[in-house]
Amino acid sequence: MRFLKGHGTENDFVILPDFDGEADLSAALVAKICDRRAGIGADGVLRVVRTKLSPEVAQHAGVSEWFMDYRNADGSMAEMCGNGTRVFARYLLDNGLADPSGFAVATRGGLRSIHVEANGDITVDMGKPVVHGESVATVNGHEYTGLHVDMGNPHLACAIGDPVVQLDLHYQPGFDTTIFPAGVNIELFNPVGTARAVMRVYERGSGETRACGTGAVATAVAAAHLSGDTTGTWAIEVQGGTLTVILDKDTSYLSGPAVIVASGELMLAE
Ligand SMILES: N[C@@H](CCC[C@H](N)C(=O)O)C(=O)O
Repeated sequence: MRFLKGHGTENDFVILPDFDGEADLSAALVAKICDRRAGIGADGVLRVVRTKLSPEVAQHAGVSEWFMDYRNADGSMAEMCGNGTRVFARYLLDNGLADPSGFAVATRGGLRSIHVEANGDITVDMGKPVVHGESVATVNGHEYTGLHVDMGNPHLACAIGDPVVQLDLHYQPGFDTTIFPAGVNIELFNPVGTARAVMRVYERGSGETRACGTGAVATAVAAAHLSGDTTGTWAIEVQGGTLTVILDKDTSYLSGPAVIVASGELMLAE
C-alpha cells in the first residue's frame, strides 16, 4: 500500500490513500505504522477514503468528496484533528483531488471547510467551540484548573503559572474520568501579553505531540475566556511552530503551514 508522510507544525501523520475503502486498517496496524522505531513513526494516521463509501459520514457525500478517517498513534479513532485536516487538504491539493479555490473535508466531527492562503498556509474552519465548565488536570503532582472545550473532540485547556517548558509530559496527566469518560486532550499554556500563548499538549491516544490544532483553538478559547473575551486573533506557539487561531462570533479558524515530506510503499501488515 502506498503511503505519504506529512506534518503541520510538526504534528506528523502517515497518509494512506485508500480511495475505495478497501484497506483493513486495524488498531494494531495503525499502532505499528506510528511506532517511531519499528514503523514509519507518526502522531496519527490519515486514511483518505471517498465519503460516499464511508457509512459513518456518507451523509456529507454531496458536499465533500473525501473523508479524513483519522486514527491516533495507539490506533484509537478520534472525531477531529485540526492539523490532520490541514495536512489532508495539502495532500488533496498536491494530487489535484480538490479545488484550490475552496473545498470541504468530511470528518467524524462534521464537515470542515478549507481555504488556501496566499502564502500557502492552509486554514480550516473549525466550527464553533463549545465551552463547558472548568475541570482539573494533574501534571507532575500539580493540579491545574482549566476550561473544558469541545472542538468535536474533547479538550481541557489549562492556563498555568509554572513555565510550560519545564513540564515533564512523558506521563499521562490525571483528569476527571466522570467528565471525560472517553479521555481528553490536555493543553497546558502560558498566556503571553494580550493575544499570544505558549502551549504544550498531551493528546489522547498519542501522548505529547509537538502541536495540536484542535488544542490550539481550545487554548485560544481558554485564554480569551480569562480576559472575558470570546473573539479575537491568537498566536499559539507550539513546539513545532506557531498556529494562528481566529475566534469569530459563530465559528473559529485554524491556520498554519502543512507539508508533505515523503512517500513510499508500506510493507507492514498486522
Ligand atoms: N493532533 C490533533 C488532534 C488529534 C485527535 C486527538 N488526539 C483526540 O483523540 O481527540 C489536532 O491537530 O487537532
